[in-house]
Amino acid sequence: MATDFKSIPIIDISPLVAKCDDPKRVQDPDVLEVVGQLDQACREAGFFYVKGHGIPDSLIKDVKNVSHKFFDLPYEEKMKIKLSPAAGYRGYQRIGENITKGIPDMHEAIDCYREITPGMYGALGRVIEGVNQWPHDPPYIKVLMEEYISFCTDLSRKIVFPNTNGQNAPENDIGCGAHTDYGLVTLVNQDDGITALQVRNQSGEWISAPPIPGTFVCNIGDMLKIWSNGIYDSTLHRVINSSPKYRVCVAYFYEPNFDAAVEPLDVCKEKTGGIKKFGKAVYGEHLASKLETNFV
Ligand SMILES: N=C(N)NCCCC[C@H](N)C(=O)O
Ligand SMILES: O=C(O)CCC(=O)C(=O)O
Ligand SMILES: [Fe+2]
Repeated sequence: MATDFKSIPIIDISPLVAKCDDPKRVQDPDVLEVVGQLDQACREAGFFYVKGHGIPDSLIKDVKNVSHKFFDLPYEEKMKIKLSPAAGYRGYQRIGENITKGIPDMHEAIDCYREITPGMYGALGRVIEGVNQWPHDPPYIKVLMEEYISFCTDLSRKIVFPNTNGQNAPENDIGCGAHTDYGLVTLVNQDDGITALQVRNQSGEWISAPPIPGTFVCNIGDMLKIWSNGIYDSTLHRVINSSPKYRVCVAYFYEPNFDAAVEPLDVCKEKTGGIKKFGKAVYGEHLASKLETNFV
């Protein structure tokens, strides 16, 4: 359970980024300071901003610009890469297609995942088999996004691994209803100038996470809650864009492998009274259950 946090901390992770390949990093005081800050943020809010992350600012801007270009296209053009169960839930979803707690979300999106060849994970993987559906227009979107994904994967590894040691709006303005994310950690790259993402604290207040240039908003997913035996929680969040402007968010989800069996780590169990609070979860089953109910 998140605490009664009123704001979301900003953490400069540059020491961690600089020393990530140094075998002696675990003794480095600057690295330990960052790890301590991450640990505290994960316990208190499950949400934090990171700066000093090393991903080029130009790339962070370019992926948002190319997303605006795609979503500006006519509906018929976007539907050429329509998401479907047969496409492994990859591709374009129209406004109102994704459902959260029974209510259609007022957002449109392109979803993509690591590509899964037929049979790669046997029966377990069937729901997610497929290749990503990239727009044909703008043509450079695939290369740009793949470069971005590769940077985000490296950054998420750096963040996760040391650590495991509003205002009311009408219903149709809810871009995305209250939910937790499914994996380990999410990196949110949102448009400047619009405050829409909100995070729920223990008292049930919604705390805004406005865009801060040069940072990512990071939040914990359901699998990190299990690994940490509940020391960290996956915090509820939602998106309400009350501004008249169209907003894009390029969200990167760092997740376990599809066939990974996730259970509380011994080191975390010891810190929480020796009792395992969660059973084993196969990540692919968790993801599949979400995908199969998100688009009914
Ligand atoms: N582009 C995507 N897929 N992001 C939005 C996820 C929305 C939450 C989901 N309906 C749930 O209830 O978990
Ligand atoms: O739009 C945002 O800022 C966050 C979106 C989100 O929570 C999600 O896609 O899981
Ligand atoms: Fe989310």
